Amino acid sequence: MQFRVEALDQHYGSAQVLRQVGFEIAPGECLAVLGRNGAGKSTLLKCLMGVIAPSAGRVLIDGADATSWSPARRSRAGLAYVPQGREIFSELTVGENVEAAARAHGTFGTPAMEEALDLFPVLREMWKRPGGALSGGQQQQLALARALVTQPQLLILDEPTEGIQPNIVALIGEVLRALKGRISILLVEQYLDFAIETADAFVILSRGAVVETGRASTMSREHLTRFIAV
Ligand SMILES: Nc1ncnc2c1ncn2[C@@H]1O[C@H](COP(=O)(O)OP(=O)(O)OP(=O)(O)O)[C@@H](O)[C@H]1O
Repeated sequence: MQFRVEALDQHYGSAQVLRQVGFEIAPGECLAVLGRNGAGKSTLLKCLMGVIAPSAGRVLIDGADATSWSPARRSRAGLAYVPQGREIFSELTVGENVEAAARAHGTFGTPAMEEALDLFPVLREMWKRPGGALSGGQQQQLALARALVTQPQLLILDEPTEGIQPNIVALIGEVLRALKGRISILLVEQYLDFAIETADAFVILSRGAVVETGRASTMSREHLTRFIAV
C-alpha cells in the first residue's frame, strides 16, 4: 500500500495539536513516529484511522483521497489500528475477540486467521478465557492478532510495548520484523531501542509539527534520544 499524509492540522477547541503534518510510508516499510509526551502522536493516528476528522489536510490511500472515509471503510481498504491501551473486548473470550474481527473481514476459518494465531501461541492456550483475564502482554498479543486477521496492508500501532514485559516485547519485535516487506507498519513508540530495531524510517513530531524525517540508517541513537527524552 502507498500511504501518504498531506498537511494535516488538528485542533482540540482552540488548541492546535497537529500542524501541517505530512509524510509517506513506502510499501512494506516500517515508519516510526517519535515525539515527547503530548507531541500529538496519538491524535495523529486517530486522524489517520478516521476516528477523528482532521481540521485540514489529506490522507491518501493508494492515491485515493480517504480523508472523509469512516474507520470501517479505511479498515476495508487495508488499514488496521491497535490503539494505545489495546481496547480489546474484555467480556468476550480470546476466541470471540479474534473471530469477530475475522468474520467482519471475511477471513474466518481461512489460512489468514490461522497464520495470525500461529504468531502468538499463547492465544490458542487462552482461547476460552475472557480477554479481560489476560495479562497486559497477552492482551497486546490479542490486539495484534485481531488486527492481523483482517489481513491489513498497513498496520498502525500506538505504543505496542507500553507496560509489556521484556520477553513479550521481544516477541512483538520479531513478529513486526517478519511482517515487514509484506505489509507496511506505522509505529508510534516511546521505547527507542525497539523503534530503532524495527523502523526503516523516522518522523519526529514536536508540538504537533514534523521537525525531522529520515532513513533509520542515517539517524544515530544519540540524535533520536534528543527528541524523546522529557
Ligand atoms: N480529547 C482531547 N481533548 C483535548 N485535548 C486533547 C485531547 N486528546 C489529547 N489532547 C491534547 O492534545 C495534545 C496531544 O495529545 P496526544 O495524546 O496526541 O499526544 P501524544 O504524543 O500521543 O502523547 P502521549 O505520548 O502522552 O500519548 C496534548 O496536549 C493533549 O493534552
